[in-house]
Amino acid sequence: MAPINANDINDAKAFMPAKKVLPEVETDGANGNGNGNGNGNSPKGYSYETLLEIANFLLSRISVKPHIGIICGSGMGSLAETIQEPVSILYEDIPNFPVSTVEGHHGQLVFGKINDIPVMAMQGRFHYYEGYPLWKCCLPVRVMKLIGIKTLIATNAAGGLNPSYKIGDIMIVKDHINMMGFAGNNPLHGPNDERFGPRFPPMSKAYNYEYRKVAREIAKELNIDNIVREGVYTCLGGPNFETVAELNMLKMVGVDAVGMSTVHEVITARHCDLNVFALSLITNECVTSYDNNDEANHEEVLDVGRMRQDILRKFVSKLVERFAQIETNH
Ligand SMILES: O=P(O)(O)O[C@@H]1C[C@H](O)[C@@H](CO)O1
Ligand code: HPA
Repeated sequence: MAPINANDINDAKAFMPAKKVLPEVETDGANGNGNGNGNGNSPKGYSYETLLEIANFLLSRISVKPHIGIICGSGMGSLAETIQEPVSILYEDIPNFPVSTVEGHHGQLVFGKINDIPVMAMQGRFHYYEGYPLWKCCLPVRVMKLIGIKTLIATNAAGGLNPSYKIGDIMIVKDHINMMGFAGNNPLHGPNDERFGPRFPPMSKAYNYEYRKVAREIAKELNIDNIVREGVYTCLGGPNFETVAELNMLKMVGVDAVGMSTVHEVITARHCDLNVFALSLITNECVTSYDNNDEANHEEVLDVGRMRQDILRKFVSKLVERFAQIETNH
C-alpha cells in the first residue's frame, strides 16, 4: 500500500494542528517493548509520527487497506483463522510495537478478508498487568486508525457477575465502568494530540447502538440468542482474579462481567472516532460467596474460548459483514 502522511488521517479533526508539541518519544523501557516500569500515570507516549511510521510499515506489507479491526480476547485467537488470504506479521517484527507475553495471545497481526470485507485482527492484545502502561496497551488502536480502520470489534474473556449468566454466554457490551480510570489511570492521560481527538471525549455513546441492535438480530438469525446477553463490563488491573468482597462491590454498582482489558482500548478508539462494538465471552462464574469453593483460573478461561470458537467465528464474521454494510450506507 502507498504510505500515508500526517494529513491523510480520515477525520476532519485530523487537519487541526496539534495544540502542543508532544514530548519526545518515551518508551518506558530501553527497547521500546514497554516492558519497563511505566505505571500508566506518566504522560509518556509515542509521538504521532512514530505511530505513523508503524502504520506505514504495516501498509508497506499489505495490498488492501482494512476497514474493520478486531481484537481477539484470551483464548479467542482462532477468530483470526476465519480471515481469508491472510498476511500475518509478528509483533516482534514490527518496529516499536509491544510483544504479547500471555498464554492464549499469539502475538501477531493478521490482515485479510472476512466475507470479502478487508479486516485486520490482533491475535493477542496487551494488558496493563504485563507491565505495559495503558497508552501502550492501546497503541495498536491508534495504529488501526492511522491505517484507515473505521470500526473496532473488541472481544474479551470475562467473569460473569450477573447471576443469570452462564459459562459460555456471549455478552454484548452496552457500557463499561472505568474502574482504573477512577484511580486516574487512563490511556489518554498526558498531553492530548488533537490529530487523534479532543481533550475531553464523551463516552456516553461509547458502544455503537446500531451495531448492538444488529448484533442482537444476528444472534437470532444464528439461533444463538439464548446465549447472547447484553450488559456492563468493567476492567480491573489484574493479574489476580478478584476477591469475593471486590466482586460483591462490583455487582452492587451494576457490573455484569469483569475482565482485565477492553475499557482503555474502547476509550482510545472513541477518542479517535472509531465506531466500537465489544463482546465478552463469559468464561467463568464469579465467586461471590465464601461458601463457594470454586477458584477462577486462566486454563478454564482458555478452555471456554476453545469450546465456543465455532460459534464466535460465525458470529463475528456476520458482524463484520453487517457492520461494513452499515458503514457503506452512512
Ligand atoms: O485479553 P482478555 O481480556 O480477553 O483476557 C482475560 C483477562 C486476562 O488477561 C485473562 C484472565 O484469564 O483473560
Ligand atoms: N475476572 C477478571 N478477568 C477475567 C475473568 C474474571 O473472572 N475471567 C476472564 N477474565
